[in-house]
Amino acid sequence: MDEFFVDSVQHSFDGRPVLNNVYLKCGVGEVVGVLGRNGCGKSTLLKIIFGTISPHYKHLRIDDKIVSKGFLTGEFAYLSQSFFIPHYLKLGVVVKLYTNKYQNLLLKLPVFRDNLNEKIGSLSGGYRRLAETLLMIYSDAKYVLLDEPFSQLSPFLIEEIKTNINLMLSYKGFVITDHYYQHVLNYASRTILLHNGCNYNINNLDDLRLHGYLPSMLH
Ligand SMILES: Nc1ncnc2c1ncn2[C@@H]1O[C@H](COP(=O)(O)OP(=O)(O)OP(=O)(O)O)[C@@H](O)[C@H]1O
Repeated sequence: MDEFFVDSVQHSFDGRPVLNNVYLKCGVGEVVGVLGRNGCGKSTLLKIIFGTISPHYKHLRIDDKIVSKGFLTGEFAYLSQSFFIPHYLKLGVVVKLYTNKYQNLLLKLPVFRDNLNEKIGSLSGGYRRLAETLLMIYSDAKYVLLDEPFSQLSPFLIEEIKTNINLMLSYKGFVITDHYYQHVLNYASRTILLHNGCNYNINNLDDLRLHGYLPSMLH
């Protein structure tokens, strides 16, 4: 079965509960959206799946195998909220470091094709974010966890990210957190909301109002 799931996720920081019995599933061909107010634990959940936070409890299965940390399997890529590739590396070098199987596809995209000799730090903030996101989308990983891939990006670049995810969707599953809730809701195959440490299935804006993510007067 080409999917991963994590359930019974429980985690506290300094005795303060953040996640309490959270469940998330994502299969190849799916984009799963994760919404939630600031500080509700979206990044924590992605880091727990990836393996850089060890929670108090979780049960993680990838393709029917129980695993302790996602990154140890080589099947996960994780885009953090902040820039993570050293600014002095040239795009031509970065492509070789982060991609293999899908490298040729990535090299056809203008931000890489036209800037191979440029340092990634010389790109504008939005294009640097786009480049890092595309590197995760075209990595070898089967499951790609994207923490706020749309923030800082103009509508044109947001569409470029969606287009490239669509191109890889038959090979991969994607989990996306973002505060651009309309983009997430309209684009994801399924969306969950993290609230009070638990997860709720979300189908429309009314569900987001019901669980207090949206003020009741906002459309
Ligand atoms: N290393 C840490 N030590 C202590 N508390 C932490 C740590 N990391 C996160 N937290 C706390 O855990 C809670 C969840 O943080 P997290 O970054 O997962 O939220 P988020 O939903 O991703 O928020 P945002 O939408 O603002 O990015 C917050 O209250 C945060 O302050």
